Amino acid sequence: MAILACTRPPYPLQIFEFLKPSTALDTLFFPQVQNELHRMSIPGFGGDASSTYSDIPKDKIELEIPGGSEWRIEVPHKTILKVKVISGVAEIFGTELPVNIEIQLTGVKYAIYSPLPEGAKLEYTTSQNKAVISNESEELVEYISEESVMKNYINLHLALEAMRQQVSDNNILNPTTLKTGPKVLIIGNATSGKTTLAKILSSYAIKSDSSPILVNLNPRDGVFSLPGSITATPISDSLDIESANGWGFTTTSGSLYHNPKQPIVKNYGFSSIEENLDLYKYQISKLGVTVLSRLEEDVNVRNGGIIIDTPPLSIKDITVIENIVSDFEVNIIVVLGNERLTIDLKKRFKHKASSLTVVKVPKSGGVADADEAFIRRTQEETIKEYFNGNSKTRLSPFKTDIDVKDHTIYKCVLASDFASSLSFLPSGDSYTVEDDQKEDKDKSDEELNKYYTLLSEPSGSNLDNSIVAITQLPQANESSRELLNTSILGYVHISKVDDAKGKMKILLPFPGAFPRNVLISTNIGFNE
Ligand SMILES: Nc1ncnc2c1ncn2[C@@H]1O[C@H](COP(=O)(O)OP(=O)(O)OP(=O)(O)O)[C@@H](O)[C@H]1O
Repeated sequence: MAILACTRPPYPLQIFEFLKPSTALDTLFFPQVQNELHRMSIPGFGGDASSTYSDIPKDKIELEIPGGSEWRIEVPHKTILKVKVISGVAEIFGTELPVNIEIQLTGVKYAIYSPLPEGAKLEYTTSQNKAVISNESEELVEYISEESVMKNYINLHLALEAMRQQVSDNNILNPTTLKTGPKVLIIGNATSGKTTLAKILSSYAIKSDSSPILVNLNPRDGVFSLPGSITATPISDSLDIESANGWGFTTTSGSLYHNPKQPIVKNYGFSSIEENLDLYKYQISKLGVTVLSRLEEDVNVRNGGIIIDTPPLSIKDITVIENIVSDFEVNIIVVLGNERLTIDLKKRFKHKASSLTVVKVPKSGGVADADEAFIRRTQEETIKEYFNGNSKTRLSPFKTDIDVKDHTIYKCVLASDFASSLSFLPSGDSYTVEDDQKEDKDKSDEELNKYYTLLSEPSGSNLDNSIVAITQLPQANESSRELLNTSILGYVHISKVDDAKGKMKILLPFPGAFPRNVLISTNIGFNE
């Protein structure tokens, strides 16, 4: 393995120009290296010429995407788009589509990009998605755009890959002074394409045999987990573009079509970071600690580095940005299409200029606005898929009744509900463990009150139709500090609490005995 890593062809030296903050990324273009990237084999797909789908409808439409262009599609949840590559190379945000195998997309806004000069031929059909009752007015929107910014993103990937290669070589030659791959933070306004860039960089990293950790700090999305969580997931094989939010399944779901991913999950409990910013920052710091120690453990992951997706952040959120930079030891900030923010960040991080590079990449003109209804619908589909799977991957969720009295249940606290004692409590970033154990206990009790409150009377009124996190913490061992620091085993859905019988009706993603661990009820509602 080690020798193989050393013999990978080095990328052109000019790529290291990228490391100079003044370099315009657009000037770095290495068509040959880019083309090689796209002529590699597709992980996760067979590419069998005999299609597994024989019932291709007659109303299929053929389409040719010229090389370097992208076919932009907005598929409402009420519509299923079936699309098949007939020839050429086509990819969705870095994940290559198999030739002659139909894929099925619904409720997505995607671009199918043709990276090679010869272009790609596709055929597609649309049909109604009967699994969804929808009042969406929009129909399928589709058009070909020649203004793809994928080349800029590929250049960014190549620059990161060159750094990984350097790190990998160093780690083989100097095992006593191990280095870590690039730790990239993606920042930008709302709908600037941050998540899309995270997907592109992750997918290309896999193609180049790298395994970065993908960190999702946008609790609205639920990446390899449910909305309300922030996660870190080592990415070692392709993403599942057909899944609800285009990421894929986890090991919680069992053996699957695509290799499932194993995320580290911290519960935040809300969709928006404003709802309890201190809890959010606290969980980021804890996730940072876990991720950095994960990098220490595994050489492949260490070489791969980190790719961090974020919620919309501006210079007003500089404390959050500074926290992320220090918690994850970020050394590259990529700003999406916002010159002012790039300059402001360069100024703010001037003192770190030798170890932190801020670069701007263009925002894609294809990034599509999503209204609240679309976002909520995508969250619902993500939750449904977590328990039930999708048309390709059926899961076997497990319904059972459990006694309310057997479980300790906390609830995430809304910052606005926690008024009086806010002023003297520490914020997540300034937290340090005190030597004095008593003081530490008092401090963690105070912090806990700020973040979670014990549900002294769990009932239908506070638990019906809610998503509840199962912590890794056994009930018997719970302490404020441990509860604050625990990760999440998985999520369950409580559909109904029978107050008279003291029973909760729950849905688990997998069959088995319900663990007697501490539960945390989130603010994420869901109606089966
Ligand atoms: N080139 C493109 N063509 C078509 N759709 C695109 C393109 N790039 C991104 N999108 C879509 O636009 C939507 C918004 O993009 P994305 O989620 O990456 O933005 P974001 O900055 O992460 O958003 P938010 O601020 O809401 O987290 C997504 O549905 C994404 O799939």
